[in-house]
Amino acid sequence: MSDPGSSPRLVASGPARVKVLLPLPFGEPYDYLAPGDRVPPPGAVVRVPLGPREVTGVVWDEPEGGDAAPVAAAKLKPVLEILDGLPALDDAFRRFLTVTARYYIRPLGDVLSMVTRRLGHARPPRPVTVYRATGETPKRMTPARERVLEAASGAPPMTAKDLAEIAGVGPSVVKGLAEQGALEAFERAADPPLAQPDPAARRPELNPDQKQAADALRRAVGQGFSVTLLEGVTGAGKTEVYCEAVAEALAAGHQVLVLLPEIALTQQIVGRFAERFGAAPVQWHSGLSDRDRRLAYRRIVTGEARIAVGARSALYLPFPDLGLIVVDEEHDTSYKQEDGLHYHARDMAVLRASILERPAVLVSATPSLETVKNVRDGRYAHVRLPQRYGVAELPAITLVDLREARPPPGRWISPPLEQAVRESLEAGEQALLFLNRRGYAPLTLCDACGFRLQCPHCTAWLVEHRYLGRLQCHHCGYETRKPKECPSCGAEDRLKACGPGVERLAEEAAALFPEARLALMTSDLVRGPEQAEKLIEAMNRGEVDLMIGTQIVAKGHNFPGLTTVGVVDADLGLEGGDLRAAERTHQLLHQVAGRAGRAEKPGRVLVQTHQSESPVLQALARHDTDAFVERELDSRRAAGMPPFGRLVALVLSAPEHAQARELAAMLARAVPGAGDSDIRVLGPAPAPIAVVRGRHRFRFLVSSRSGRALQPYVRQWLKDVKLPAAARLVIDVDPHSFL
Ligand SMILES: Nc1ncnc2c1ncn2[C@@H]1O[C@H](COP(=O)(O)OP(=O)(O)OP(=O)(O)O)[C@@H](O)[C@H]1O
Ligand SMILES: [Zn+2]
Repeated sequence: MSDPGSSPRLVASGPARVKVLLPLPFGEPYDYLAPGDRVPPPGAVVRVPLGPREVTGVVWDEPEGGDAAPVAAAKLKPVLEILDGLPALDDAFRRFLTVTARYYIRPLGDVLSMVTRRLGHARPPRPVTVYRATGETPKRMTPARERVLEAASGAPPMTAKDLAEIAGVGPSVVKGLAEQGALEAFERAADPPLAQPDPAARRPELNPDQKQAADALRRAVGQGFSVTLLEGVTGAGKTEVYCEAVAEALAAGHQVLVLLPEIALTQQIVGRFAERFGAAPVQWHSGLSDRDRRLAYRRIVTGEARIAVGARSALYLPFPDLGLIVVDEEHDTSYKQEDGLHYHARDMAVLRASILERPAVLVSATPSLETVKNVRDGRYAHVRLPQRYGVAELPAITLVDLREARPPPGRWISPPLEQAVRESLEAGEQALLFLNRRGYAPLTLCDACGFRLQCPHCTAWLVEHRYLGRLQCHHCGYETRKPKECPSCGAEDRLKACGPGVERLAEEAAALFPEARLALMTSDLVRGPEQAEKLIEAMNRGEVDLMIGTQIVAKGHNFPGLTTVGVVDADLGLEGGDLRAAERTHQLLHQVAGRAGRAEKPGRVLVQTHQSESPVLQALARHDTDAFVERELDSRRAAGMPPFGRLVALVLSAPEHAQARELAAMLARAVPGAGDSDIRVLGPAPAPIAVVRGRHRFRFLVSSRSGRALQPYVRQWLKDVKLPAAARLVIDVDPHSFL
């Protein structure tokens, strides 16, 4: 910036120019003229004209390298309004959005739109009028008036409606008393005040390992940017330990964000935080009502919320003073967003912390290989909790080879698993059967003609959900009733369920253990965190003997009475065969197994498989996470795959197959010569799920063995590519899905 005295811009008369970034797929801010005499600073939220429309945008910084050819001032339109009531986006937050856009190869305006669509939540609701008793008596007293005054005296101020309801009168009685001076009306903010957490409310006694870990995390708070991996076996007390870092950041007056992978987990964590800090944290997730979401938003952006617990999208909220970010279960795949902006919340949490110059803590029993590599490369600090807290021991894990211990035909519980569940039920303990497959059966086919029920819009089978009475596509959400006749040959009552889903497993378990009280926990049956919490509490109170569930029961829950865990099909995750199949399977099974034996009674885990020799399962059975990690790192290194190499996936789709194929070929012709052998482009190939929502899909995979950043290469490739409006190109940097 030049000295204002010599700045020709200020000498020139007329309004100043401002750059405004719009929440539209543009990469750069546009020029506008400042309104009247005020020049809104970068970060201010403004309304501007765009063609015939009005758009809310954000005043942005000068693009790096300056403007190539400034638009003539005469052509510029003025900013319509500066929206002072909405939260401004500070320098660090704007930088965070800028780097996010660059990393994920997305127009900056697209990234901004994730933020601007919520900005309106910041407007407080209209204040409400409330009444309190003044002590005066009205000129004329009636029984109704007496009742109202009785209700109002000694009580906190109330609305006319509430007062009238308590007193059992009409609201006009309240108004009449106010006119006579017996009640006093005043305005109160509609948002109820928020109870504040106390960092010292209930400090637990930490054991020596925990204390050491907590000290390390506490020290990191207040020392600028750092990333620490808190690794510890399931039940080691990782939550208790990272709460110490949370307390430290709170005591220093900062806000804290704790990211969780699954809303089913939030209620449990909210309860634990409420106990630890004497006040519940503010929650942010998709299960909130519109009203609660707006309230949470205001509390976060004003800084009133000191602790926020949230799903990945909480990361893109404009916290005014974030002092610490914790990513719990950092390995969890649900941190990767798979639509819109394909970002990874763990990676972006680290980015946000680095821009803020504040610490991040990543927490896991089975850290992702990306994080393990960062620890080994010395970029992240590492703190370990090697043992379960208290007397609890890690459960014994047995592999049940289904080639020997076969379940009866059409059944999925093998004799040894049946025996184990029976024993634990007879001992008055709880058991859990885990099958990571929603619905009744993954496939329905006609046993007269072999016809398979398929989604009309996707390359996918329809999954029967018997409780909902529906067949569902798990890719697009298409639903239909199960037909009575085969749509192909017309045969009646010949459509048969093939393979197990949890609902079918529950049917089998109910037949085997008729006395047991069963509960089924899956994301489609459990709607919202409150329902999940009800089930979890029922389990904790011992009202459930046998829990059956998908991965939502696997994570983080603490069921003290649970001693036996059965993994019904450990091979499921290994089938996918993508880059992370083994890693995901190991993490998930480790998590499920970790639910068993968390209190005094020892736990045991039976893992059913057709591949008992698989190294993943062998390592799991020995609780040897390190051995698994070593092996897996070696094979990734040898293959030049992440976390050593890098990948970017591109998915091109169009409504017509021929068009999609042609456009993919056109894209292939635009692939720049790499000039070296490190960067490779595979494809185009029809995607494994070739059609989704009626769109035909072709995939490219760009890779670099060396780990060099691929973004410049992809940007170069796509620079001059023009696609018709019907086509869509999704860029997925660091892809997790290869379907
Ligand atoms: N120092 C402590 N004092 C009292 N209770 C503790 C302490 N440490 C851990 N616990 C208890 O032990 C149980 C397991 O702790 P916690 O849930 O924090 O473990 P975790 O490592 O986060 O487990 P997971 O990885 O399975 O989620 C909890 O009930 C917790 O309250
Ligand atoms: Zn579908």
